[in-house]
Amino acid sequence: MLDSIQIKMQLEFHKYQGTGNDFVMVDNRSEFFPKENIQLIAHLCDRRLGIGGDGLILLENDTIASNLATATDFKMVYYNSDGNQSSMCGNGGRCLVAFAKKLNVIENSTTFIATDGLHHATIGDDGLVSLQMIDVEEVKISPDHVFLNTGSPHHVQLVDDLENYNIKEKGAAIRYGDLYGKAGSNINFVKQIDDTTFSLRTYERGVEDETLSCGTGATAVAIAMNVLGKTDASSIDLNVEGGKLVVSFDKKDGHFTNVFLKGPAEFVFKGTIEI
Ligand SMILES: N[C@@H](CCC[C@H](N)C(=O)O)C(=O)O
Repeated sequence: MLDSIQIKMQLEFHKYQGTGNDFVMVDNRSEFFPKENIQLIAHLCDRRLGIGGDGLILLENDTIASNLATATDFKMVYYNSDGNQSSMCGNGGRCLVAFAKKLNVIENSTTFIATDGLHHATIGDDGLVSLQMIDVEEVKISPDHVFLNTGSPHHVQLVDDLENYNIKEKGAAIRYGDLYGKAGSNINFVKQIDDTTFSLRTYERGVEDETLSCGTGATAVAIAMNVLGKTDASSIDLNVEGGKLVVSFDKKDGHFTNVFLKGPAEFVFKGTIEI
């Protein structure tokens, strides 16, 4: 007698990357994807056994907005490479906008919903995707670091020798240390280059390693450096391991609004995998 019969299916995916932060994208408008299967999502993100990615993103219909007056084009559902659903991913959001254009869901301008609320985004003639991030009202300053939430939680710390810094070891020690409890945080290490430019390297929660770029992290670094008085620019260049990002904002009474994260979001390949 058969205990169970496993029915396999072909999953069509697209792979995207934004400054080296890479994602498996799935068009889930027909809601076929088994979202509760954490092991499957982790497997798809595995670089040896699966497709490989820092995360997996589902593009879905925004069923709530379609019943209300709010006009959105789609919904973003983000999972880290450990298979768990998580908070906002800035680079992933930018890549999802490029994916939505490829699917003909949008043209060059969109409003979509993610876990932290509505996001507006545009695709420029140069192909760069500019994504509006949440407003930031609270920035906690400590003697050796800054903490803020830009859609995901971020610890920001200036270090002397960024190039040789052991990001995985030092990042994990802070992420799992006493500061952030069970929820943890993403950890960014930063070096100032000039008045308007900073380099950063990020240890990402849920990937549990350094990634080549983190969009909410770059956003957090730009705002943190302004708050610390390291720059008075409202458009800041960020060098990440996988390329360059620009973060701009308006600042009034210590509140940051009209926060935009801009950079490349590129299609890598597509395929099918049996699941
Ligand atoms: N890579 C992302 C951040 C993804 C979420 C993060 N790992 C978390 O769980 O907090 C980005 O580009 O913002």
